[in-house]
Parts: sequence; structure tokens; C-alpha cells
Amino acid sequence: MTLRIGTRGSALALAQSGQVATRLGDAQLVPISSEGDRTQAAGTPLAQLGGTGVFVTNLRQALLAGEVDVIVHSLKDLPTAPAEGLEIAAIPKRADARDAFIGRDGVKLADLPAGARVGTGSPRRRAQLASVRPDIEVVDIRGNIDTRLARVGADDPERNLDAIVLAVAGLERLDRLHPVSELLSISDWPTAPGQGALAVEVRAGEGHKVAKLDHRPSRLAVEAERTVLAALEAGCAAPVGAHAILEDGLLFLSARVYSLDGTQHLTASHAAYPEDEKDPAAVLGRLVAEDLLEQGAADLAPLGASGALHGDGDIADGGSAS
Ligand SMILES: NCc1[nH]cc(CCC(=O)O)c1CC(=O)O
Repeated sequence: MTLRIGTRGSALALAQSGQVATRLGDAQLVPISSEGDRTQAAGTPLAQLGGTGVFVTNLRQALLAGEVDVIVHSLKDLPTAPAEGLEIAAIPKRADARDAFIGRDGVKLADLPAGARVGTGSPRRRAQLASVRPDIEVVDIRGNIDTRLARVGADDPERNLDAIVLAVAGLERLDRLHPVSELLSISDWPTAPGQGALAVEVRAGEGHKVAKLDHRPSRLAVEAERTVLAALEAGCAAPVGAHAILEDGLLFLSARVYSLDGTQHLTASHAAYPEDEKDPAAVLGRLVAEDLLEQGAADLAPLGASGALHGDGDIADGGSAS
């Protein structure tokens, strides 16, 4: 039977759900409007859907209502709490988890002049920029990826920025890697938990429909990263970077918490053999989070305070149907 994949109309959403449709084979994309309130249509109270942004909520309601069979998210934009009646049944092989630096005329972060203006809407990226270049100005920006790229070297002096920071994965999916001047290394610049990964969500009990897309090493890694956020009781917009990798059978996880002004940070790293534990990713994630809390992470950063925001605090998709 043809699987119906609900998708938003933005370029990034279409690229992501299109990729999943191709891999599933017999699947068809169904556009879901991001306007208005679908609560009545689906008969599901908003609160039950876990306080997600309106975009995720609309997609989840269409899924619960049986209008579609599958929805696809950027994992890093999803809150760690699961949605009632639904399950994340597959995490496909993750794309590049790094951030990219896009500088005017190819300029790199270290070579920006003092006072240069760099755009991001993410508290994590803001803190990271400030920590390595306290002499630059960080400008809060919103909008989809193309809107942001257009601001680098823009003619209008109000809009003009010297650089922006975006996820490599989103640029790759939209075929926009050409303006990138620098890939920021994960060890110096850990990115949002789950960055680069997609989450394929279905109604509870229907996981078999998409199970073939699941990539266990990616799933273990992002589960470990997301457990750090959950155990810190931090929202997706908290100034927290985390990265895990399964290599030679060993699951390695490192996470860093920044002060908002970027002047301080704490790092914790641990590793475990997944075979040794029942729920290895969660065990490792909690170990790293406890280490960070013991070092004083809760005093360093407003962990819970940013919990109302989603998507790395930085909705690059802009919510537009562009
Ligand atoms: N914050 C918004 C967002 N959500 C997902 C992506 C694309 C990359 C990904 O899937 O992690 C982006 C763009 C960005 O952060 O540059």
C-alpha cells in the first residue's frame, strides 16, 4: 500500500520528506498546511502533543487523524519528550552533524575584522561565536536558509552581514554548500543534539512501515545526545552542544554547556560498549549530563529557561511555504 508522507511546503521540509519517500519506495507526499489550528480536525488537545511548535503540531495532528501515515522531522527541532500515540520508528543514517561558516568573499571566522557582524538565532551558536571571537557583533536572524544566505554581503547595509553559521546538513539537502567558507570541527564546535539526523514518525504500533530506514549507529548516537538534553532538563534552544559516535563497537559521547555570553564552558566525555548495557545510549547520556551538573552546568547556563523554544532556537525553515 502506498504510504502517505505528510510534509510542510518549505524547501527544507520537501527535501527531507522527498528523501524519505525515495527510500521507502511506494510513497507519496501530502502537503500539510502550517496555518491555522487543526485541533478540532484531529480531536486531539494541543497540550497532549507536548508543547511543540505549531509546525510539528500540525503534522502530528494530521498523522494522528489518519490523514497521513508518516511524517519526517529534523530531529534537532523535536523536543525530547515523546508524543502520545506516536513513535519515532526510524532514524535514517545521519548526515554531516557539523556547522558551516559562510563568510563574505570566503572569509573564515578567525580572519574576520573586529566589529564584523555575524548572524545566528541560536543561543548555542551565539555563545560559540562569542567564545572564539569576543570582538565581533552577533546579530539575531530568522528566516529560511536562502533568506539567511542572501544577507551575507547584501547591498542593503541594514541587512548586510559579514557571515552566518548554518548546519551543513540543511545546506547539503538544499544543494547550497557552495558559499561555505569553513566547516567548523565538532571537537571545537559541538553542534545541537541530533543535528544532521532525521526522525521518521508514525502512529504507535506501525513502526514496521518504516523500520527499514533505521540506522542503528545513528539512532544510538542521537539518543545519547538527546538524553543529555533531557537529563539536564534543557530545551532544544539551550546553549548545549553534544556529539556521539559509534566507532569500533564503542559509543563515545561528548557534550559542552556554554554560558550565554560564551566566556565559560564545561565539557564532559564518556564512552561505553553498547552491549554492556540494556539501554546504552540513555545510560551514557545520563552519565555525561551528571558529570556536567557536578561541574556546575546548572549555574553556568539557563538550561530550562529556553525550553519553550525549539529547533536549536533557530527556526531556519522560517515556517514559510517557500
Ligand atoms: N535550526 C533549524 C534547522 N533545523 C534543521 C536544520 C537543518 C539541519 C539538520 O537537520 O540538523 C536547520 C538549519 C540550521 O540549523 O542551520
